[in-house]
Amino acid sequence: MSNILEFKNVSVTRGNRQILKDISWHVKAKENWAILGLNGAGKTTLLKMIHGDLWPTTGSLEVLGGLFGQTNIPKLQTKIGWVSTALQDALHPGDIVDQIVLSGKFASIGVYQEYSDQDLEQARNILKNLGGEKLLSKSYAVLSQGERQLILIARALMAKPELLILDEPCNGLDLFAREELLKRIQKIAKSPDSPALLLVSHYTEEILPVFDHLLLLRSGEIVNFGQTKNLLSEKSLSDFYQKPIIVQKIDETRVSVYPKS
Ligand SMILES: Nc1ncnc2c1ncn2[C@@H]1O[C@H](COP(=O)(O)OP(=O)(O)OP(=O)(O)O)[C@@H](O)[C@H]1O
Repeated sequence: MSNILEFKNVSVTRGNRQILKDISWHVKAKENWAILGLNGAGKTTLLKMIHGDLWPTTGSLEVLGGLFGQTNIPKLQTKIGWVSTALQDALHPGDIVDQIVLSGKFASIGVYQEYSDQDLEQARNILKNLGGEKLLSKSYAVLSQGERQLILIARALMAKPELLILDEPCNGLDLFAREELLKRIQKIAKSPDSPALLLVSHYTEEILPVFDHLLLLRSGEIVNFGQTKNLLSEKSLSDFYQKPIIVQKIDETRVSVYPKS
């Protein structure tokens, strides 16, 4: 099987500014990656490129075996799920949860296409498997932020993606809602038919053990990548942030990090 992602010397330039610089990185099947980077590091630009919304200015990029320039981008996009709070704003608040999950099958906002009872059943089952049974039949407008994120994940899974991008999925969640959502994400990752997961976050606490690989992005450049357990150290993170960092263990695998005062 080909790699999930294959970046070879990819750069993106806007005006006279290089937003991404000489990115060479690959993601193999069965790997789940987290990406850390300060504001403006180029994470969103990287994700947009993976989703085919933006093309490399130079270099070559292969996503799910499709080489940019040769592959059909709309078809590729059907294989990629993208969960972000930005998508929440695009949804119709009055829509019923079941329909929102179902709309993932058609990658549409709202359901205008014909669908079968089986499709609807599948949408409901996905949400149930994620622990969202009590949300069925509710209006999206009444849901909490954490519940909304869960619906977006269920919606993304409806299209059976091969790659699921989680773009700051815990944004705006309280402490407990965040743990709840992380548990669901962990469950997805552990299921045998899980898509490859790509998580963007500002917080190391959100990097669950299933995110076995980590990419450190600074000012459009890769500073380091590799196994998460090797990179979440004070030395590696202080080098990355270019400031002294304290790493505090939460448990065997998760850590919190703070700037040393
Ligand atoms: N179309 C564009 N034209 C010019 N500059 C751009 C364009 N798109 C992004 N940038 C700049 O590129 C840099 C990287 O932006 P990007 O949104 O990818 O960062 P990010 O890591 O996602 O940041 P954040 O964590 O704040 O969301 C920023 O400085 C941004 O202003």
